[in-house]
Amino acid sequence: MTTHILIIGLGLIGGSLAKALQRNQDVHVAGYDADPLTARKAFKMGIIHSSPPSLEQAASEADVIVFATPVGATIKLMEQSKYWQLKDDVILTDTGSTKIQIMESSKSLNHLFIGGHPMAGSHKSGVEAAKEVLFENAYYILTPGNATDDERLQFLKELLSVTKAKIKILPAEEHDHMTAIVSHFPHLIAASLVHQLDQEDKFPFARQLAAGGFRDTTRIASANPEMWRDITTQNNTMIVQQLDNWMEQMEQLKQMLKKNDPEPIQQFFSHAKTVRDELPISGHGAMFSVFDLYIDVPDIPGIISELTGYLAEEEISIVNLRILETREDVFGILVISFQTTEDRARAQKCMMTRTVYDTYIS
Ligand SMILES: NC(=O)C1=CN([C@@H]2O[C@H](COP(=O)(O)OP(=O)(O)OC[C@H]3O[C@@H](n4cnc5c(N)ncnc54)[C@H](O)[C@@H]3O)[C@@H](O)[C@H]2O)C=CC1
Ligand SMILES: O=C(O)C(=O)Cc1ccc(O)cc1
Repeated sequence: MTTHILIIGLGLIGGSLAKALQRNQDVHVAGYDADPLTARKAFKMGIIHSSPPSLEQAASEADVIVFATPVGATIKLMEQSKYWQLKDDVILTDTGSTKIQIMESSKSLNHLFIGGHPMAGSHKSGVEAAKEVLFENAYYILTPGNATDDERLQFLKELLSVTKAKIKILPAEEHDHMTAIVSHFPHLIAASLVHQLDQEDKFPFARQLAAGGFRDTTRIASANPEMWRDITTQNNTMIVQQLDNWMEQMEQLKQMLKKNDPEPIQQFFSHAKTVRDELPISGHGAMFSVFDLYIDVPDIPGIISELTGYLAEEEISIVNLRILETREDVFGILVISFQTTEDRARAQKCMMTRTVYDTYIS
């Protein structure tokens, strides 16, 4: 029997999920977006099987409804859904980055709601950025709350298993506490660093110097501001707690820096390095599914097209490509990003066999 899935919100996450869910046998994935152009584009790109004109009508035919909208819009849509004529055994779920307020809202619904959060994404948004493999190896958190329908929870887990994400059940409070630390608060810090650069008016050339480390640390500041406004207002209490901890830590750091004793300063960096180096990498809680390969390349015309040409010949897809301008000698570092570790391993092998350049994985 065909499972009818309706995805509401066809941006980065809704689009990626729609595409991945099509891997299931016997599913029909319908997609709806407040922006009709987005829905049309998703249909043309093959991300959804159909683009129904009426949300209510599509909802009434669905076995599973996924809210993949910014979390503020999700709460409003959940409210509206009370007035839709839904199937009795429909499963409602979402993809939002916050869970406490969403689970609170779900209490007034007449149908089963299982919270969800695929913890992979990027600073990009919109249907154009959607990709089928986005969730591979990432954690996909489910927060069933008080919903005790094991059969339908199991059904949803099986449906989502085609994303190749690692599904984990958590209480909403734990989810919001941990995401405040590893995702929401770091986002505010990234944005603050960019503000700090923006306020520099003595030497405006500083922007030109903002390469490497600054770009890496602040990449997420390029994400969708409306999405992050909603996340920040919903997980406000946990984020403010993190800010309190941070300010306390910064005060200690300031005292240490004022003393300017090299030993504790080195220890400060050393401890951070140890913890950072021991963080689980891809396949163990990766937040973003891109895998970088570093290649030492000489500064000769045509080198990039030569190397990407080899990858194209071996049908290895590239997600991104950049040059680190950190060296002043005749070599530079070309960084090519791939969607999966398998693609990166193939690319490394390709470079090793077809070129003389050294490759690294950091
Ligand atoms: N961007 C990321 O890296 C991640 C985002 N999330 C969460 O997933 C959700 C979606 O995020 P993205 O896909 O990145 O956003 P996005 O901005 O790429 O897409 C959101 C889509 O929802 C549509 N939309 C907005 N309000 C709507 C409404 N009332 N009815 C129907 N469609 C509506 C927009 O037109 C847009 O196409 C958010 O709740 C976000 O917190 C979760 C994991 C990662
Ligand atoms: O781009 C990045 O690094 C992210 O952190 C993506 C992201 C954004 C929001 C989430 O709820 C989960 C992941």
